[in-house]
Amino acid sequence: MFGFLKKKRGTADEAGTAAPPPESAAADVDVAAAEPVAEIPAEPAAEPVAAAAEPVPAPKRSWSERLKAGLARTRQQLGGGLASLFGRRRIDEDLLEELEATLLMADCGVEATQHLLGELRTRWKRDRLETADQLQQTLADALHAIIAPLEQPLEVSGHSPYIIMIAGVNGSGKTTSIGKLAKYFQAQGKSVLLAAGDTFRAAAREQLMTWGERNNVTVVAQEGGDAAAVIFDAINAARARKVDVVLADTAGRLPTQLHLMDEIAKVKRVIAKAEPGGPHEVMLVLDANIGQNALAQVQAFDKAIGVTGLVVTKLDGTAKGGVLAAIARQCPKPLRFIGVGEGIDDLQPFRAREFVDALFEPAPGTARSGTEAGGRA
Ligand SMILES: Nc1nc2c(ncn2[C@@H]2O[C@H](COP(=O)(O)OP(=O)(O)OP(=O)(O)O)[C@@H](O)[C@H]2O)c(=O)[nH]1
Repeated sequence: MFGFLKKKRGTADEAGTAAPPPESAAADVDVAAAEPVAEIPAEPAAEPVAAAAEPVPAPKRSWSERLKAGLARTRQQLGGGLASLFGRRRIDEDLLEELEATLLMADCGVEATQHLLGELRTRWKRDRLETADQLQQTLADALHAIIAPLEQPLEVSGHSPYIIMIAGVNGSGKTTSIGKLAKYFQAQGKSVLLAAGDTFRAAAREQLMTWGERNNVTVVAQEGGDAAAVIFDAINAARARKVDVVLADTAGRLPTQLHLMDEIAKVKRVIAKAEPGGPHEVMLVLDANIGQNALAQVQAFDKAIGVTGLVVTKLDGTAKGGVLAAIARQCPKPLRFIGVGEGIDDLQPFRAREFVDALFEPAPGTARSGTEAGGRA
C-alpha cells in the first residue's frame, strides 16, 4: 500500500506562486533502503478474514485479476446492465434504447455511445444477430475498436535523461503515480530520479523523499521555492549522474485557475531550457471518478502545456470506466497507464484488449458472456 505516499488532500487554493529559492537550497536525497511491501487491495466482495496468530501473507494476485477486480464497478454498470438486458429478450429497438442508457451511465459519453449503437445496429441487421451473446460480443469488439488507438505504450529509451512532466488537478493521483512509475521503470532496468516539483505542499515533497529513500531513488527537492527551479536542478543532476528517466511532479491545479495554468506552462519552458527537446512526455493524470469532466481537463491542460500522454487512476473506485471511450472519441491522447488501486503494482500500461476483456468477463462463479478471455498474468 502507498500509505507512506498518502497525504492530506490539498485544496486548489494552496497552489499559489512563490519566489524561487537560491539554487543551493536543493536537497539531494539518495538513500538505499528496503523494498516497500505492496499490499494487495482486498476484493470488494471478500469475506472478512478472522485474525490469526501468525499473519499469513495474502496470495499475490496477477495484474489481470487485479484489473478485473478493479473494474468491478464499471463491469457491474456496463456488463451487469447488459447481462440483465440481454438475458431477458431478443434483440429489438427497445433493447438498443436501453443499451444506450446503460452506456451513457457508464460515462461512455454521447459520441462514443452513438457510435457504438450505430455499429450494433449495422451488425444486427447485416450479420442477422439473434442472441444476447452475439450482441454482447459485438459490443465488446466495437468498444475495443474505439479504445485500441489509445494503446500507445511509453517508450523512454529515445533520450537520456528522458524527462516526464506530470500534471493534473489536485488529488488526481500524481504523486502516488510517480512512485508507481519509478518502480515500473526500475523494473525495466532504468535508473530514475524524482523531481519534487509540487512545492506548494511540504507533504508532497516529504512523500517523494520518503519514497525515494525506501527505493534507492534520488529525489531532488527544495524547501519552499518554485517548481521550475527544483525541476531545473533535477535535470542537471540527472544529466550529471547519467540517469535514464526523470519524473517531475507538479502541484495540483484546476484548469480554471488561469494563473496556475500560466505557471505550469512556465515550468515546461524552463524544462526546455534545462534540456533542449524536453520534456519528452507531458503526462496528464486523470481521476476516473470525474467521468466526463476528464474531457475538459484534457483540453485545458493540452492547451496550456501540450499533453502527450494520459494516466487514468482510480478506475477501481468508480463505475465510470466508460470514460475511456469518451476520451478516445472526443480528445484522443495516448493512454500510457491505468491505475486500479493503491498498491505499488496497481498501475500498469494500458492494453485495450485486456481492458475490454476485464469489463465483459463474468465475475467469478457466474456464466461466461461469450467474450474472449485473456489478459496478462
Ligand atoms: N483507489 C485508488 N486510489 C488511488 C489510485 N491512485 C491514487 N490513489 C489515491 O489517491 C489519493 C491522492 O493521490 P495523490 O498521489 O496524493 O494525488 P496528487 O495528484 O499528487 O495530489 P495533489 O498533490 O494534492 O494534487 C491518495 O490517497 C492515493 O493513494 C488508484 O488507482 N486507486
